[in-house]
Amino acid sequence: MTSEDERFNFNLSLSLSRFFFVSSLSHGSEQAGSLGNCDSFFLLIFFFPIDCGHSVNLRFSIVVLEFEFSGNVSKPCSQSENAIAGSVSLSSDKAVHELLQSPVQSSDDHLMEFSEALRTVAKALRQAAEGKASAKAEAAEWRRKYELERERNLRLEHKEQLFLENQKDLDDVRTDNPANQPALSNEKSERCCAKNGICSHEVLKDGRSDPDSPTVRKASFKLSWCCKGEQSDQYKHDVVSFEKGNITTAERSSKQISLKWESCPKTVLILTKPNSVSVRNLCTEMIRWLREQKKLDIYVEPRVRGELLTGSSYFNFVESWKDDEEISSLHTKVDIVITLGGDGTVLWAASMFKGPVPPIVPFSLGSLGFMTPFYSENYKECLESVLKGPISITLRHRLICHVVRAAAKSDQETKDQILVLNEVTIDRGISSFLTNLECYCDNSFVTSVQGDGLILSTTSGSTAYSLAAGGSMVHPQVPGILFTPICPHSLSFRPLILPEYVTLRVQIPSNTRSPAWASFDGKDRKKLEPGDALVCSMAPWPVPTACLVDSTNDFLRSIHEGLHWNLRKVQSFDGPRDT
Ligand SMILES: NC(=O)c1ccc[n+]([C@@H]2O[C@H](COP(=O)([O-])OP(=O)(O)OC[C@H]3O[C@@H](n4cnc5c(N)ncnc54)[C@H](O)[C@@H]3O)[C@@H](O)[C@H]2O)c1
Ligand SMILES: Nc1ncnc2c1ncn2[C@@H]1O[C@H](COP(=O)(O)OP(=O)(O)OP(=O)(O)O)[C@@H](O)[C@H]1O
Repeated sequence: MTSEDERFNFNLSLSLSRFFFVSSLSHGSEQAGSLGNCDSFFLLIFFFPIDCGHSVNLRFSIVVLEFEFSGNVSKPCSQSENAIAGSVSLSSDKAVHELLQSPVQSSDDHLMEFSEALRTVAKALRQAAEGKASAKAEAAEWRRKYELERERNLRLEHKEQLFLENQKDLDDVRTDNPANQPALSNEKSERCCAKNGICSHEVLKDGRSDPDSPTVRKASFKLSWCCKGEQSDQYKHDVVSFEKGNITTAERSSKQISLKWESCPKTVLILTKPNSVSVRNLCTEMIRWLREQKKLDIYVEPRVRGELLTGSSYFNFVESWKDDEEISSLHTKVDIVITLGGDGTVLWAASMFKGPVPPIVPFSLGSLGFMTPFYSENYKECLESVLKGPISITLRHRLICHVVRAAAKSDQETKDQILVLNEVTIDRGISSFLTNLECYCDNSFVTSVQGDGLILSTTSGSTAYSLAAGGSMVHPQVPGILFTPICPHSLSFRPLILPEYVTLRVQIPSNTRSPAWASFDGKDRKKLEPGDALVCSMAPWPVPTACLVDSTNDFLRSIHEGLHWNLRKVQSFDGPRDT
């Protein structure tokens, strides 16, 4: 060691920081034994609070003592990030000597180990800080969106109120048949959806149209929740309330929903099962009656319009559409959809609406008819009462499904979304191998399905394919998603019912033996290759179907009459008895 080497200047830096990151422990050791190659070293002291305080920001502190050697090798001392550094200079040779006695070189291994541990701590701290920052940014973004949405709704509400007032005056002048006029409340407050019930512009507003211009042609209606004849104009989004520290059930979610017209329905869309003579005849008769007696505008499918015009030019007034774009705006024109067929025709009707769906009145001209409570024989009385209102409706939830291809970087990358009223099925298709499907619920692993496949069903679909695969029958007004395996090769795989707010992901493992197939309400089969996934959650647009009596009565009648549920001969009374 030269005399120059001995002229060390020590900077003793004291760094105090709650969150600081030591990226590397600077400790020159290329030439062991030569202090001249040692730039600096750290001494770290961890302070842990003994008791975890009730505070998110009291964690632990680290004190760093940083020793810098500045002799013939003079390099700047690296500053720790966020460090509050105080420097103490030690210039005496004695002090230098004493410090040099510390086993700097011999503790290389320990320091390396210590440095590794510190890196891990630093990484964890960095991740925590980054996570917090991104959560803050996300919260700010949501707040901004909420404010925008609230402002927009307030504006819309104001316009709608003005519009409804004008509309009432117009309706009063225009109405030529007062018997058909639904009871309109004089109360101004009843016209405002923000106060009581949900108004149709909230349910059926067109996302693409200008929110500031209310849809002029649509009849407006209001939904209210009632129970056993008792009518309540109150509706609650929250089933549970939390006031003054007490949790209470605020509203029963499964109350019967009632639809009351606020202005007369003017436009009807009629959808029919193809290739049926009885359906075609009924459709022709119904169109005449609706036009002549009810003065309604009528839409049908292009196929049906062609058939009608082939029969008679009288049906020239019947309207239709040319392309998908016109179909996508149908919900802004149509007040009621009438279906003539079986459950398949209701599914067909629902599939035409990729967003909000107008109320559907389903007439039974099929064999089973779970969702078709109206009898075609007395269609006039049924339609009279529907057009007059109020009517009980079942809000049937739908599932929104996305196929996420293996190549997609995120779930959002896939634009195509498919809405199902019954179910989405992922099965083995024509393959003779077992399907292997990895299922996740809100990113938690649920299970691996090894069998013929899996059905993700709505509660409306619970009486369809899911029932056949052993799933429970569920009242259609219950919000939930049924998770029903198809022929699982396991003794213990029972079906599940999950809450409506979850997102399910069915992943085809990349090492699977064969692809899987997804089908949507029994249609649109799509191949799922290894690595692809199907993501599914509750859709924001339910399908409102008119009830003959009410949701519960119609449901019980359909499982009794349609499936002969629990039909058994009653046991005779003559025989052994308990005494
Ligand atoms: N093994 C099965 O039970 C099985 C197999 C395939 C498809 N399906 C069902 O068929 C549906 C498609 O119906 P479709 O009419 O287009 O095809 P389809 O003509 O093959 O009819 C299938 C049967 O399912 C009945 N059905 C449909 N929806 C129902 C519901 N919600 N509740 C009770 N029964 C219902 C129909 O009335 C019909 O009898 C699919 O969504 C699926 O649920 C069932
Ligand atoms: N308007 C339509 N256009 C094209 N296909 C339709 C239409 N309506 C119904 N379908 C299809 O026709 C098929 C049969 O319809 P639907 O279920 O209504 O009659 P069904 O089989 O006689 O009745 P059920 O299912 O009660 O026995 C279904 O697959 C359905 O998707």
